[in-house]
Amino acid sequence: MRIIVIGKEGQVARALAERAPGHGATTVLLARPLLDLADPSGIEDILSETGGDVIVNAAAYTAVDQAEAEPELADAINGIGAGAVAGAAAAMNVPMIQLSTDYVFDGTATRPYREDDETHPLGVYGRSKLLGEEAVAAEMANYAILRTAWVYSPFGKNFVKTMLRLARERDELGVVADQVGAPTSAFDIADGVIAVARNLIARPEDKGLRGIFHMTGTGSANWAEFASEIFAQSAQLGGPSARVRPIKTSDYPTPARRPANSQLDCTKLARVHGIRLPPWRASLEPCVKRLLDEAHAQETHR
Ligand SMILES: NC(=O)C1=CN([C@@H]2O[C@H](COP(=O)(O)OP(=O)(O)OC[C@H]3O[C@@H](n4cnc5c(N)ncnc54)[C@H](OP(=O)(O)O)[C@@H]3O)[C@@H](O)[C@H]2O)C=CC1
Ligand SMILES: Cc1cn([C@H]2C[C@H](O)[C@@H](COP(=O)(O)OP(=O)(O)O[C@H]3O[C@@H](C)C(=O)[C@@H](O)[C@H]3O)O2)c(=O)[nH]c1=O
Ligand SMILES: [Mg+2]
Repeated sequence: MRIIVIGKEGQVARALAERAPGHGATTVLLARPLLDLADPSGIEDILSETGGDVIVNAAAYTAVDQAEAEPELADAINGIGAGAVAGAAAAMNVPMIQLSTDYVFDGTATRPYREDDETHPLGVYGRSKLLGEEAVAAEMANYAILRTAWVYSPFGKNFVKTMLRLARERDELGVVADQVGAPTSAFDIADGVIAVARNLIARPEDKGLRGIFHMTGTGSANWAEFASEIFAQSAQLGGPSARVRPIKTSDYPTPARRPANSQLDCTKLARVHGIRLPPWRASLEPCVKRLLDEAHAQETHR
């Protein structure tokens, strides 16, 4: 299986590149300036020249707060750009996997969100990702939209890296405790994406495998609990840690509003695709270890 990945340096793109060989798959990573989602004109040519069995769009405008000041750019990349990729996939007659987010919901539900629950994004980023879902579905039917959440990895920018960095500078951190979700390893997403891709390719006529699916780590936590677990694991390995002071969202003002309940019900993915991601704490461990090893190697190198 040859997987065309849009994105190169992003968390999920890099995890896909690392994981694919172990699944007997190869990846071709396409990124700016060659492929720019904000400039859809050349996308179809580049994708069809590249050629592959499936297209995974792992690129997006993901700066949640910054998006509030750049709504047109977020919509262009996450909405129109995703639709252009789907148009190319349709022309190439290959399936497309689109990553989406818990932030399409407003977080007022009193249970984990299911795929057909009503969407209502609170901010520009979530709205632009919802536009992307709609744009993909408008182009063709041969897609899986995988909504995930709270992604972390040794790569790029994410909450785990932020917490470890701040712990080197401070003894105590205030972290919001009234937003609950499921931390999700980019490596687990990569494994899930590859398994979904295999299913789509193996059963081209199976409509049940297509559509929207929720895919997050198993279990749940609020951000303060997530931070505490990061520090517990880091301390265990001799890395930095800090005391976590649970605070309210109102004590941590940000440009974008975030859902209070980000939990996604992942039973459809398990039932239909036979995929269930590991418990989030188990997947966090190798990530924390790798980050500490990398930091240590850098210090030794200096
Ligand atoms: N991070 C998270 O917590 C979550 C992410 N998701 C979704 O998962 C997917 C992957 O996220 P993640 O790996 O964390 O993302 P990252 O922010 O780590 O990476 C995003 C990638 O998109 C690329 N990109 C941005 N703009 C463009 C553009 N105009 N044209 C081409 N490429 C572009 C960036 O390239 P460059 O390196 O050049 O900037 C970057 O490599 C996204 O769809 C995201 O919305 C869903 C839920 C949670
Ligand atoms: C750094 C920091 C953050 N926070 C809060 C702010 C926020 O509510 C929460 C997480 O902060 P972040 O900026 O990492 O979160 P954010 O960028 O909103 O993460 C989101 O990214 C997009 C791409 C998604 O799709 C979502 O699933 C989600 O992962 O923690 C604190 O309370 N204290 C702190 O010291
Ligand atoms: Mg962020």
